[in-house]
Amino acid sequence: MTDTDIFGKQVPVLIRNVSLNGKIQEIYLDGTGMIGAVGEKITDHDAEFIIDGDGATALPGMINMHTHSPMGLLRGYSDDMQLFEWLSTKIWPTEAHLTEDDIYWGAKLACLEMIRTGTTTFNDMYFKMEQIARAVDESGIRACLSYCMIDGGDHAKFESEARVMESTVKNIKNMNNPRVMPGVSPHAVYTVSKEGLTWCSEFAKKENIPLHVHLSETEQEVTDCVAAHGMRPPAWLDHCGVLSEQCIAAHCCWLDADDISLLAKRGVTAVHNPISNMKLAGNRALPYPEMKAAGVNVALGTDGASSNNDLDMFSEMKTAAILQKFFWNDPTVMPAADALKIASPNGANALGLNAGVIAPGHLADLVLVGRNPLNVPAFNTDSNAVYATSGLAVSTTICDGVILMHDGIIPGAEEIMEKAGSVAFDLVRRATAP
Ligand SMILES: C[C@H]1O[C@@H](n2cnc3c(N)ncnc32)[C@H](O)[C@@H]1O
Ligand SMILES: [Zn+2]
Repeated sequence: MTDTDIFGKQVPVLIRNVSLNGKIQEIYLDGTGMIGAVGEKITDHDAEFIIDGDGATALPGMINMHTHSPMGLLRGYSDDMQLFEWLSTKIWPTEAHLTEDDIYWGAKLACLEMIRTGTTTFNDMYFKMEQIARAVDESGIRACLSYCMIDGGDHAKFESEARVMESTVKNIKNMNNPRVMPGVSPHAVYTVSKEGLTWCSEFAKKENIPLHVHLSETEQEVTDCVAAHGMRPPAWLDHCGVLSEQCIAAHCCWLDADDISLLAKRGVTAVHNPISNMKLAGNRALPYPEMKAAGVNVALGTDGASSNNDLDMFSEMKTAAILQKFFWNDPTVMPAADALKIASPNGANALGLNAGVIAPGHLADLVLVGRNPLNVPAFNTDSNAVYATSGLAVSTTICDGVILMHDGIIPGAEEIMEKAGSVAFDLVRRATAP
């Protein structure tokens, strides 16, 4: 039975008897949201709680670098379609009916799912971000939240979208919660005008915050961009000033050698979304071997839960590693250590967070994978974490030094599932009413 006092507080905690980097160690959280010490025996501490890990594996919390958190409301609503048809006939018409309450409960469900499956930070692109910010604030996890601009080439729409972008960033900054960070997001080259892309890049620079965009997800996107602008999508984004170290580009499937060198030169972070790409059959995998060789920072994301259909970064790591091997016909591509790197520290780098590493002086964002049949034997805990673990094997999730889940228990989980399930049915009923 878990002591309910353990949840929701930033107090000193000692975690004993966990496997970290292949050794049984102790981890001390200093009560200010940071890791205070790591070692075989920590004696100098003021712990208010002591957690016995019972041999659990400790890992940095997963960082989901591309998602649309409220889309869990549409999990299983529409599957097995072509990307553009899926967006234009199913997803966008339903999203047009989303209320603030829907977005809030969708984001609450996503935060719950992420805490349950070991994610402590996510990079989100959606609408009505203040509602998502409220859910993130209450849930205790960390997020970078970007309003998604879609202007469809219409100047008046661009103007109104730019005003929403400005107020969203202002409102999120005004929350003064270091766990809730604002970003800027033009949806993609096929949905945002040149003026929209240029404005977003200038605004992100002025505010000094990340810019989150979809890039080269399908072959159609590339051929249409070349037909419209005489340039492939990365060159077109660069022409509009979008590519920089602040830029986080999701998908990056259809890239050629010039595209890769351009992304490397500009310091862009590319996000691999293997499950969504395979489910929507984009027919290309992010060119990880070439991108790694070129020095591109590659991170990992699930995409929304209506094209995945979950937010489990452990299954995403496994899929990334096995897709890369299969697609490039080379089992040495993306070893387990690389999968762990793209799933946490590389995302932390892109967001400018001192996270992704369990060491003193880093943010206390970490998870424990409890002892279970999948981590026996422990020849190689990295290998087990990537190739033999599901997010549901995570037993404890800690973000900012606060325990959000312990022994699989998350206070308030039942109410969130109940409410999110009912708003989802109500949304689809409204959206499909004659
Ligand atoms: C933020 C916006 O992005 C849309 N969206 C969700 N999944 C994808 C995808 N794979 N590619 C492009 N857009 C997507 C959402 O449905 C929302 O409209
Ligand atoms: Zn996406």
